[in-house]
Amino acid sequence: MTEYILKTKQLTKKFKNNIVLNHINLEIPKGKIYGLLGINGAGKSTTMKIITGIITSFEGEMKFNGQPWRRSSLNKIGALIEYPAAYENLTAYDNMKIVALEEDLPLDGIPITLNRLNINDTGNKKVKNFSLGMKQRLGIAMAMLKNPDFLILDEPFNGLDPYGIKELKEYLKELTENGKTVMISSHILPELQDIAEYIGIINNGSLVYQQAVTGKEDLNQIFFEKTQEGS
Ligand SMILES: Nc1ncnc2c1ncn2[C@@H]1O[C@H](COP(=O)(O)OP(=O)(O)OP(=O)(O)O)[C@@H](O)[C@H]1O
Repeated sequence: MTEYILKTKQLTKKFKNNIVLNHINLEIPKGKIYGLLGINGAGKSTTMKIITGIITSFEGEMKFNGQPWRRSSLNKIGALIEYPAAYENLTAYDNMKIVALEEDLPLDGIPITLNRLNINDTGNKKVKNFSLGMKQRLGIAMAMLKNPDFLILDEPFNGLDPYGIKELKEYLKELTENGKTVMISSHILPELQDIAEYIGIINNGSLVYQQAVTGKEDLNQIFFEKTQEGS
């Protein structure tokens, strides 16, 4: 039987009278990479902000690991939403140290995590002098420091060169091989096609598709069909 790390039931979000998420039932299986696809403005970031407790007012239910979602669920959820929230005037290490102190984590995890994300050699360089790709990798390192069970990444390939994309994909696959679950959003299908084991497509705030990827389906065609219907 499939176990789910996260399930939402009728998740709905309105900003004033604008319905941005419309009765969404997400089902994210444990130990897999789940790709959330949708065109700009479809509702991907809003969904992720609700799961990560950034947006607290919404309708519907959310279960994490089979239990109602609570703030304490965030101890097991790491996230990088929109922009990496690193201090620009500090080094990678010092940014990681702030996360470690805030979350009461041992400091010896810092070099290991920086090393794993390939940003261990930035020394005294301040984040303001990092490339976008380096900032992105630091943001993921900050999210991974607490060794979460569930990693949520909003558009994680932004700013990465082809080597960075390949490395990140390998890293995410390795995480799931070690039992972690990863949710990634993107508006670019090819970014997800070769790594996502499940795909959810969100269109105009509705979840219009949610399936395991078998490799036989034409995801490109499905994406266009599902995002044109009713848009
Ligand atoms: N704080 C807010 N107040 C009002 N409307 C908002 C707010 N945040 C998001 N929206 C609206 O909600 C809709 C969904 O936005 P969201 O950022 O979730 O989309 P997205 O799929 O992540 O898009 P993108 O790929 O461009 O990041 C958009 O119409 C957006 O304008």
